[in-house]
Amino acid sequence: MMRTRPLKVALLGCGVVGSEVARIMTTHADDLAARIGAPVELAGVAVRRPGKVREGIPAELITTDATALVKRGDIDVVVEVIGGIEPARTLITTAFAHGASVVSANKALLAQEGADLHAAAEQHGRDLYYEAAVAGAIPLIRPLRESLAGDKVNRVLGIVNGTTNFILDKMDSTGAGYQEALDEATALGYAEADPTADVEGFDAAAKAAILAGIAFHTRVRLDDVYREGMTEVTAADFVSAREMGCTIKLLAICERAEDGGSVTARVHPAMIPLTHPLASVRGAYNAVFVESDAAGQLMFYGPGAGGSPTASAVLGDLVAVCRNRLNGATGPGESAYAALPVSSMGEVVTRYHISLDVADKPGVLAQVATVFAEHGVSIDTVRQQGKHGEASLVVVTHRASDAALGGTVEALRKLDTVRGVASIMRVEGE
Ligand SMILES: NC(=O)C1=CN([C@@H]2O[C@H](COP(=O)(O)OP(=O)(O)OC[C@H]3O[C@@H](n4cnc5c(N)ncnc54)[C@H](OP(=O)(O)O)[C@@H]3O)[C@@H](O)[C@H]2O)C=CC1
Ligand SMILES: N[C@@H](CC=O)C(=O)O
Repeated sequence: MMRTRPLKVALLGCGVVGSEVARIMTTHADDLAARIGAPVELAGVAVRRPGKVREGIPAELITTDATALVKRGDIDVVVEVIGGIEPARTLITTAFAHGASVVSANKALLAQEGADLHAAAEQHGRDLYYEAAVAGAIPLIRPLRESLAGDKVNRVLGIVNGTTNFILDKMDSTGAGYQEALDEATALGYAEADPTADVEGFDAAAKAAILAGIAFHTRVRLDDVYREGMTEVTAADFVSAREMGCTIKLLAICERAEDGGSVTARVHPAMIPLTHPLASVRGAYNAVFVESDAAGQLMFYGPGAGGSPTASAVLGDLVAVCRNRLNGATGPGESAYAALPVSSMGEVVTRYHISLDVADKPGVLAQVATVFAEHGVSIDTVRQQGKHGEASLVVVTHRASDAALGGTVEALRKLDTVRGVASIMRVEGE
């Protein structure tokens, strides 16, 4: 039976995502009410600039006092789509203390403060849901937390940042310059308020921390995630990748060690074979591979950024949280019981594509090969191209640890025949 008293929702932020949340809440009001079992009412919208025209939102709902809104005491659900650490963190904890559950899309905050926020939600008997925080519209948090709760996840490998996938795809397929592609991604609403978070890999690292924590039932913080951005990827890297039958993607990779005793989480650009399904993920789309003991390989694919796709995930959480409230229940909280240590990047084992600028003279190849051998890094292929006394040497290794590769590169730099290390790229997904 439908309850007549509406559930009250406070919307914090009305930008790219928030404006779409408000639009769908209004246009799908009847469907949402039917699915929840009670009408949902937008009770207030907190923004920074009250004078800005916000289509479809009654002016009397707009406020710049987000704190007063979450403290009202009659709010059932707070939807936080402001972003950043503060004031979002304080607003969320204040919301719990005043009886509201929270839906958030804020990966930066969840990666840094997730444990404390979960604890605050639990203390007040309220929900904290954040499906939209990882991979936009793609259902990923709930499948990992609930559908795969009886399985053992060993690896999560994915493209989780729409902006950088959009840029890399443009660079690869149209030869567009980096800045031109970034400007387009920003205009389309994919990029963070500060796009450095996207291109330097912080956004993907935050998502990797959240995914690893949920997938492995442990606690992984942003600082635990090894991170390299994609600003150094050049047109020449794409040429090298093509020669290998690969393309380049910014990947988030979370792995459980073979003995199960530790985990790693990392974000960096990587070459990936054109035959791998992740290679054909275009534009701002995201895709995530999950490998588990019983299910085997699962792939999740869809729009990873943008107002409307992200709002879809926020609305899904809103429905779930409202249903919980009507039932007097809460959904699953944090399940970080495993307390697995997070190993350093040095222990990660993968293949490498290394491009060296060398002197074009006899014996260079042997000298370089000796350095690899001395550091226990086995070479798969070597290709040398040279003219006028200068040459480039491309070495592709078999699987080696990051620590061993680091030592190799340090020793290579000391050779007087090696003029420079043009690029080092990991090769994944084989
Ligand atoms: N854009 C995307 O594709 C995705 C975004 N997200 C996440 O969603 C969240 C929101 O992103 P997005 O909508 O793109 O961001 P925007 O920058 O477009 O919107 C932010 C909103 O928050 C408001 N705001 C900022 N500071 C305050 C404050 N102190 N008090 C009240 N309101 C404030 C802004 O007000 P005003 O309008 O007045 O400036 C604006 O309405 C972020 O956490 C982001 O990481 C997650 C997945 C995808
Ligand atoms: N800036 C992010 C938005 C979604 O999380 C991205 O580009 O993926």
